[in-house]
Amino acid sequence: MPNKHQQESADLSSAMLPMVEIFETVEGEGTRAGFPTVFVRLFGCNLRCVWCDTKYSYPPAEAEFKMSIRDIVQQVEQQYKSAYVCLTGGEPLLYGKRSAALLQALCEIERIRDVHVETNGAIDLAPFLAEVQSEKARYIMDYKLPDSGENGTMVHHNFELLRPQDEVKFVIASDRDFEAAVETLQNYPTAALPMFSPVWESMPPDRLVHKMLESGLSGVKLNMQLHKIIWDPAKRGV
Ligand SMILES: Nc1nc2[nH]cc(C(=O)O)c2c(=O)[nH]1
Ligand code: SF4
Ligand SMILES: [Mg+2]
Repeated sequence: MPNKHQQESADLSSAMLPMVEIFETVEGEGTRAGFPTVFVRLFGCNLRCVWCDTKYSYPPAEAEFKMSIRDIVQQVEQQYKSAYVCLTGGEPLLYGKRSAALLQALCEIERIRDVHVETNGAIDLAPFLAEVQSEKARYIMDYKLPDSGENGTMVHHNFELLRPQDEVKFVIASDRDFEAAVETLQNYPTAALPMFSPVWESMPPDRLVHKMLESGLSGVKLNMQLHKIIWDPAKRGV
């Protein structure tokens, strides 16, 4: 007998999701940077960050195509070899039970070791942590700082829900952002690994490293976007 969660996921397997792209490359960010990874990029986002690098993933751009959960899983399973999946967007958790069912189904692929979700900090993670029953599912939560223009949308109770296998990413554009990131970590303790990423145009990486060392942030990891070093930063599908 399938359990309740498997039954629910099975029921949603023909549900459709708006898509941007599915591709395979190396993960450019976070603790799994460098591992061959299949990227599943859903269309749609509830935020509009000033420095967003995936503006093609929400209106006025349109979804490139629609796909059922079953077909997404089949493509990841049959067309690629990577053991890692990055579920991204846009905001991949925008679709509630459909997003949870997709995450659960990707985790159930035998070859897959890890499915990490790039979520934007404006989605309550509690229902996903409750519904998705797999050790393979991990959350990489962005915390949007003031220069993103979206700081007011952050769901702060996510910090206490995140686990040691999860990550919190702060994209830092300015000294003001840096100070806000340090303050946020002090105010909202979390078991997740904190990571600081520089916005290339306004926070040169060496300046960010200097500030991290100066502030004694020994538990924070510098997070550089490998794919923007390897390929043209504007290139898609890498
Ligand atoms: N190589 C590569 N690594 C990534 N990590 C997170 C990405 C994203 O767009 O969410 C991304 C991406 O677009 N490409
Ligand atoms: S949350 Fe991500 S996809 Fe959405 S606007 Fe911000 S950077 Fe872009
Ligand atoms: Mg990207």
